[in-house]
Amino acid sequence: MSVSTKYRDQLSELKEHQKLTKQARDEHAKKAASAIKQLQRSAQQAAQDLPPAVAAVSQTLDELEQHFTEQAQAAEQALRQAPSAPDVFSVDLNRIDWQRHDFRQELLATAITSGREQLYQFNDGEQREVPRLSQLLSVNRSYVIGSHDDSQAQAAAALGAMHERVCRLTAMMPHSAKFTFIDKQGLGANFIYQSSLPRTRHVSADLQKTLEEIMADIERINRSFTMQVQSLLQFDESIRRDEGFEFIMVANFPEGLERRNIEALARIAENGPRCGKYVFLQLAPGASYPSGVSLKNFKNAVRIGSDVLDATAPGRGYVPVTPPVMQAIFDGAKAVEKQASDLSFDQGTQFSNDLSQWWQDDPTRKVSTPVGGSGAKKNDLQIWFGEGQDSVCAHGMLGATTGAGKSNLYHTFILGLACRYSPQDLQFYLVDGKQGVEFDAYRQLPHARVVSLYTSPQLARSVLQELVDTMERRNTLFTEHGVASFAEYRKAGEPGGKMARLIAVVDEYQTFFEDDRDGEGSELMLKLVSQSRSAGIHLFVGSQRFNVAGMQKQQAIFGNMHLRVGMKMTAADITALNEFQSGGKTLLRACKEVGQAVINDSLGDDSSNLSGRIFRMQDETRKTLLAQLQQKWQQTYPETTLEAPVILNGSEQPKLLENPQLLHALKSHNQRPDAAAWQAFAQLPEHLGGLGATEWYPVERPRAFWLGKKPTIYGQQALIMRCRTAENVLFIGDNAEARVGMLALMTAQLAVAHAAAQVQVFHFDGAIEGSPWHGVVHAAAQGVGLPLHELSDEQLASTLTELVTELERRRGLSAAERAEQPLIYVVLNDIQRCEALQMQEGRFGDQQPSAAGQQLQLLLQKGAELGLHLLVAADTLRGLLGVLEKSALNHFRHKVALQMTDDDSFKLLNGRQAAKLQAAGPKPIYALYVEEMQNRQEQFKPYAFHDLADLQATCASLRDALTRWER
Ligand SMILES: Nc1ncnc2c1ncn2[C@@H]1O[C@H](COP(=O)(O)OP(=O)(O)OP(=O)(O)O)[C@@H](O)[C@H]1O
Repeated sequence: MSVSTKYRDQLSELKEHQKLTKQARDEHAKKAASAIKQLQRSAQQAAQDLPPAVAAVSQTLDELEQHFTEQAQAAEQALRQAPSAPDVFSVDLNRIDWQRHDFRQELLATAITSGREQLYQFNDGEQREVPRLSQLLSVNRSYVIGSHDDSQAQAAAALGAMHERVCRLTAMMPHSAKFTFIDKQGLGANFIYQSSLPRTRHVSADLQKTLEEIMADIERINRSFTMQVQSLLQFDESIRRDEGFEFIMVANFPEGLERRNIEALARIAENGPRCGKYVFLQLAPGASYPSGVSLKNFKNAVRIGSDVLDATAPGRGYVPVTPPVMQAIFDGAKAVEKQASDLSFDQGTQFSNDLSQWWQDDPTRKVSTPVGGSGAKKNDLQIWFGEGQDSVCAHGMLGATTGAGKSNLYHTFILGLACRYSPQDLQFYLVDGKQGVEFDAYRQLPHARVVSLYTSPQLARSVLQELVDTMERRNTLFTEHGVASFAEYRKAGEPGGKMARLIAVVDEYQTFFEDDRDGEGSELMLKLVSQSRSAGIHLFVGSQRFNVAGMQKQQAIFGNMHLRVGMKMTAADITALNEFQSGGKTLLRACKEVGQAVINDSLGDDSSNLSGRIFRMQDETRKTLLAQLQQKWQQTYPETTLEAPVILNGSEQPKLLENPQLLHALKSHNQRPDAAAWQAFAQLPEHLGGLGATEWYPVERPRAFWLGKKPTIYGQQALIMRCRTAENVLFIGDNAEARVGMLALMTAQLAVAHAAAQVQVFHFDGAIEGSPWHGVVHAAAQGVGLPLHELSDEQLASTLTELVTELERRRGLSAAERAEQPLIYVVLNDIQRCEALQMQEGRFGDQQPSAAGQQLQLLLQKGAELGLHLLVAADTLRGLLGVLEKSALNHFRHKVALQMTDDDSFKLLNGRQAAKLQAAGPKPIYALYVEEMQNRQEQFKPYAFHDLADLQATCASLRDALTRWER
């Protein structure tokens, strides 16, 4: 029972008691008087025979008198002890200490103090005054204060009563009372306090526009009613608060109003109360109406009459609120935070604490989860993908301005589904935009296949490409098994292996179309959205607005995005959008608070709009759910280790030990793979952890080295070396971290490619001693236990001569014998600093290679076919050309270029591509892999050297992994 009702009941009980006591006393007194008369008559007749009887009667009378007096005193006593009204009901708001009032409490104004009444006059003359309560929110009424016949003074009192009502409503409902002040004649002077109030509606200069907005709100609220819920008061509390009760206060009615304004106000007065909108008119004295309208238009109006307005009469009227008190009330209401009105996640997933109920839903036809509640129900806002009874929902999009609650919606959606479907039935690709790390937490989600953070445009497009590839692989599988779709494949018992529905959630999806002159992103998206539903693949993309810059073929793409979710957006964006019809747009305009959303699963058609509030996903809840999901996985599939998702991070350099291809090669072989095993690994597609290399002929003794990460989901930057002409590698560019990092890790990977006995490694380190780059290659080789012949500058020349001799020897061998020879690698770090190789002045003043330089060029030219390869690093082209002739560049089949000058890039690659690598900033470091013979150029993120400890740790792990092969 509300405080107001309880209080009212108490008062009426007391009044009733008082009335009964008085009645009983009067009645008894009357009876006694007539009894006395009769007795007297009888007594006279009976002369003096009966004096004892008279005495007895008079004693009884005394007793009765005493009894009634006691009763009356008890009643008075009780009245004096009757409770005084709660703050917001008290007649005089000025008497309340508003500093101490608890504004967090909401008291719905179903009853409100509308004046005062005298209840009782005590014997000692004291008068007890109590508030007069009248109904407000629960009745279909509008209110008229004052009269057109009033004097100016009375009109002022009426306005004062209106202000008092504003104060009282604010104090009663600080969170859900909203005001619209209309003061055409006074130009706002009658409501100077309106900016101090927490919630007011802006009144446009064109009043009609504002009134139409209110009517549109009424229409919208009416639409959210159901058979069970037919007034705002019956709404779920959290949603009702969002909506709020609106009081439209009109001063000096109808001065300054046009006929259409009055008609609109009358419609609001009549239809508003059910939807929480109430009209109060303060009547201007002696006003005249535009023709055709009058106060009679307000059919449900009740008058707040002259007795209430007579503020001064004791025992009657309202008490005007003084300006400081008004300010105190408004300040108090403004200061309290909007009370938590969230719908929590477990209102939609009631079983969220009972793990045994998780993963029970069947994804065959569709996947769906509640994400929030409309007014009438707590969990009827759903997001689903797949095929319904007579509709489909293939893909979805979300438009929301920053801070509207977009991330929260993603979390609610992802975890809602993750609780309902097992990771074997549903999996996610989670892609954050360029600046985003929202999905970072989902590294631990058993359902996550790919988590991509700080995603670059190129990487984002490659996610689309991967989804298209997956779709095509699925379609091929369906054909093999004679089924047409994901649903049929599942119904057939998944004959070709388990298959989950895939949902790609992409935040800031405009990334697909950035730097995309060829329109590849749009093509891929169109292909995916128009074909992937039957393969059980769905896309859910979000951005600040639905249509984003750079997108082509928008109409065709959006024609497949059945699901549209709109949250708070700018008015201009709402007006411009075509993804919702007019009803949907009206609902969107009402999404003014975080978490409010409109969901439509029929391409925006107005018949399918649902609006409400999204469940709030607290960080704590999210963490708990993720931990529980892991636990559930372990319980359900104790034998299967959880396959870690592919993590892509656009802002970091990749790590060798996170390379799934290398890990796959290491883990899937118990001993060093032979030529056939390497070939099988090489031919395995990248998405299955293989190299995806088509050309791999054992006769060429091919081997793979990884240099970094390609900007695709599964792609790793691999370099395949073979015993073929010019199979040498040049690392060139200014960035020493990347240059030496790749060179060192490539050296370390020699231990993966070859058993120690089958390889010889020579190393010259030109990096300045004492610099961080000196000794890095050495440390890497040592770390993996690879023997290294360290060469000083002086030793280099003689070693090169020996190697030339070795080549001569090998040339004399049969092909079969050659294949048995160990492979030789000569690793030259910072070659530009090698004294022995510096160009010398020729006879005609021209630059000629030194004797050692000539040997080197010979090895570059002839070595690779015979199993001798050079891995060379130089900081600039100019430095390199100080030790080698330009023509020698042709002997590097593999070039890895880092950021360099325009000039160097042109000379090396005939284009500016290597000069633009770091155009967007120094981090992350990019490199360009150039494969001359196949004319391939690929940009990638190279492994980089951070510090020695990090490198040693990497090499130690690699060595550990390799010991399994050597046993
Ligand atoms: N449905 C909701 N109910 C209550 N509070 C919410 C709801 N959704 C979000 N919030 C709160 O609003 C704030 C912003 O939410 P969120 O981060 O989801 O917004 P966003 O639109 O993703 O913002 P941005 O674009 O800046 O990342 C958070 O503090 C969040 O807790």
